[in-house]
Amino acid sequence: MGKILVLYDSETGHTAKMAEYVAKGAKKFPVEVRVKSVDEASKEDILWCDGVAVGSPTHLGVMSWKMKKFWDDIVDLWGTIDGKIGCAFSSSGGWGGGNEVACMSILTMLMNYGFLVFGVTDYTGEKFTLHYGAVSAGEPRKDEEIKACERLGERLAQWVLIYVDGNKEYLKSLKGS
Ligand SMILES: Cc1cc2nc3c(=O)[nH]c(=O)nc-3n(C[C@H](O)[C@H](O)[C@H](O)COP(=O)(O)O)c2cc1C
Repeated sequence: MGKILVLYDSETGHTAKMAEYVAKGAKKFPVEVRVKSVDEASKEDILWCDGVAVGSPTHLGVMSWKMKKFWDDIVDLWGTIDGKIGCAFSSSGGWGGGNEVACMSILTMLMNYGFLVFGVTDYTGEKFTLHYGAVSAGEPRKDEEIKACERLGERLAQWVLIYVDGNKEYLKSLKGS
């Protein structure tokens, strides 16, 4: 069974809330899901997972130092964990505050580790989407914001099922889901 890690940092709880919804989305599929804060996660969690959703508050337009340090500290794994599937989510103080740029900083880092990263083309509300990952200003409250987090988790589970479990059935549910 595919294994999914939702790894997040959160100072005031907003990204933690997003992580809950991402995990909820992933759990709609037959995968195992672990949700861990960066303070409790370890190298073993990274080795364990097939797919990871990495969430961070937007700090000066990029991921938090704690999230970056977590990945810096396990750099001895670099070159040995290629091919895991990765995606990003971020909470900023406001729209336009850089949450997508923060997602890109996470995706850049995951790519450096050799992960297969993805965005999502779906709209979860009018003029609301998650092309570079799920984003929120503060904690997700509106339906489309909550759905975007859930959709990220759903899509991560689907990609893991397709590429890791070899279950092509899930390709059908990717379009227009
Ligand atoms: C050091 C620091 C830098 C921040 N930089 C930004 C920023 O660049 N853009 C922004 O919109 N919000 C910024 N914020 C606000 C947080 O991104 C925002 O409050 C977020 O919702 C916090 O998420 P959390 O509750 O998961 O910690 C910053 C906050 C801190 C503490």
